[in-house]
Amino acid sequence: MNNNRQQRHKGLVIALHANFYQVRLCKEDLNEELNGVNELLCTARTRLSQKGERIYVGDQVEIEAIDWKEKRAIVVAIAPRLGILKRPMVANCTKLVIVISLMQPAVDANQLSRFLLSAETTDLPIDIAFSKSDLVDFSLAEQWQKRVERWGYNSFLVSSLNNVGIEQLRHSLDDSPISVICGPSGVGKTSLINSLIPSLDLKVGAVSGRLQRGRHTTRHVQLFPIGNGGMIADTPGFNRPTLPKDPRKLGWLFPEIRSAFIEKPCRFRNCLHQNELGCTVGTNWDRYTFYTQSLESLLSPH
Ligand SMILES: Nc1nc2c(ncn2[C@@H]2O[C@H](COP(=O)(O)OP(=O)(O)OP(=O)(O)O)[C@@H](O)[C@H]2O)c(=O)[nH]1
Ligand SMILES: [Zn+2]
Repeated sequence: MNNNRQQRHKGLVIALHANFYQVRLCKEDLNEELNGVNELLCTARTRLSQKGERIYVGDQVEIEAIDWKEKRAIVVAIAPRLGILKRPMVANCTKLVIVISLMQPAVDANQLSRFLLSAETTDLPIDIAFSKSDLVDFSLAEQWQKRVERWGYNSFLVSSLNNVGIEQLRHSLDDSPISVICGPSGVGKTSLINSLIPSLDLKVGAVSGRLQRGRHTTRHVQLFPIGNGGMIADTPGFNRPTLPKDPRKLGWLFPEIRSAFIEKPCRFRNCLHQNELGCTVGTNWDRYTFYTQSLESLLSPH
């Protein structure tokens, strides 16, 4: 038996496969002589499963009983979480990047806003990546950047085809241990992840033989290292916005309203910013109509 077997190691759950957890060993642990093994397929210790403790992608875990040869181990503890993203289920997420294509399909301001609202309910920092920048004039791309800046968002112009803006996007994720990419279907999320991680196919290929799982055949969440110490999640879904039930909370999901309100609060605490007396948010802002429509859908749900 390998004498490393009883040692505890720390790792990050990067994917779930039926009853197995794919765990990537922590960087410090990787410095040890581990025969080049950096990922293990783990089961959960019975006591953990009995207590009903679920393990999510993004969880920091401790593992024991490591079999380096078979690349197997047992998860014995889960570190306290910063939080859990619901759709997709990712623990300890630190940033959301919403990908929206400038063309094919063209940007739809309301669709983008629905994604932003959904993202805002998580309380995480949000950036926008305008993809397929190779398909439009720079001036149009720039207009969109300026527009969302007025909404309160930082954005990037990227093209996976021409490898434009990829390094800037990567750099923006430097301080985020776990970033989640989301956005509508077909905007180029997968292409973007491939651009961020040129070696991805190689790495994924290495595990897929063992797990009988190809990158494009799975719709489960998986975390990939993006070369700055951080991880990025490729996510399915996240298409329908989750609005708060309380209409009075809707305003907090709009940075424009937040900043107006913080500068000078409306006269009434329960102001819905619909031109009421003493409202400091006003009606003269780009997403006012979108805000009003979202509010109406909350006030009179079907
Ligand atoms: N011109 C251009 N096309 C792109 C770019 N990125 C992706 N595409 C194309 O857009 C289409 C969709 O790309 P994907 O990367 O599969 O998009 P996705 O967002 O992952 O799509 P789903 O998996 O359906 O969610 C493909 O035909 C890509 O070749 C880009 O930067 N420029
Ligand atoms: Zn108001």
